[in-house]
Amino acid sequence: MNSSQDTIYAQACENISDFQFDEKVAGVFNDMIRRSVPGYGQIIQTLGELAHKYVTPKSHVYDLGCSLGAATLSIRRNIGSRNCTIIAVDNSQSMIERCQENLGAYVSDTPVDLVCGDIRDIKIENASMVVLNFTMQFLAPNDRDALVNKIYKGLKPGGILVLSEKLNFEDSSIQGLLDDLHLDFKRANGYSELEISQKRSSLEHVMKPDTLLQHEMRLKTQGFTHFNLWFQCFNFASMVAIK
Ligand SMILES: C[S@@+](CC[C@H](N)C(=O)[O-])C[C@H]1O[C@@H](n2cnc3c(N)ncnc32)[C@H](O)[C@@H]1O
Ligand SMILES: O=C(O)C(=O)C[C@]1(C(=O)O)C=C[C@@H](O)C=C1
Repeated sequence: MNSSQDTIYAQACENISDFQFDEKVAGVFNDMIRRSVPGYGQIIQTLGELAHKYVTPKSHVYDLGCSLGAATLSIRRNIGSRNCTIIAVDNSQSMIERCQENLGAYVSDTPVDLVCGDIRDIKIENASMVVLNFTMQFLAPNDRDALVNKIYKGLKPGGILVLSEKLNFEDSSIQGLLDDLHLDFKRANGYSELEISQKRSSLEHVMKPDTLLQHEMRLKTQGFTHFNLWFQCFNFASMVAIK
């Protein structure tokens, strides 16, 4: 997947506007997410492995907040000949256009319905796998229970939800430590102090992480009986919940 280098926050800006998944971000997103989220590549690869294990014949797979299609591509590579459909949804037109190009670069017998729309509005049915890879943190906190409820109802018995998120921590010492380690990860990937602080300001009102306990409580309240973390690096994690 080609992408230009992310230099969006490299120049000092007087008024930092709220982060948006617009044309500028879509054009550098592959580079941005790999340099910002520790373990992103590992998570994308594992989504393919989970798909191989959990996706059942003639079922639907949902990639909610699909961006450029990295998760969809990984899943599609691993579920050949099962007569499934992947429904990939994003409400950013710029992401959807690039996603379409990325999907078109590979041959596959699994169709992808690419939907430009809000994940709160789409129907979920006959699903054996649902992926929310760093998307729920951008949804208004009050809308999260209803989304998980809809996913639970749309999953077949034995179906899997994979939920990857940045986490918050109740313990301020742990929050500080894991935040620092994340900032060091960004520095090691070439982001300057200016880029780091300007991006942090732009995300402040837009990205609202929950704690691990909040996620666990929400998933269990909405019906999931099996829940665990399968991956964590610093303050980024990926969880699984099975119906
Ligand atoms: C951090 S990115 C997801 C990365 C992607 N899942 C991946 O694995 O590469 C979050 C995406 O969710 C989308 N998004 C945020 N809120 C949304 C909503 N309510 N409905 C649909 N898409 C949404 C954004 O446009 C953005 O592309
Ligand atoms: O916390 C950060 O600095 C991030 O950049 C995180 C994060 C994410 O978790 O989705 C935020 C926005 C971009 O989508 C890429 C990464």
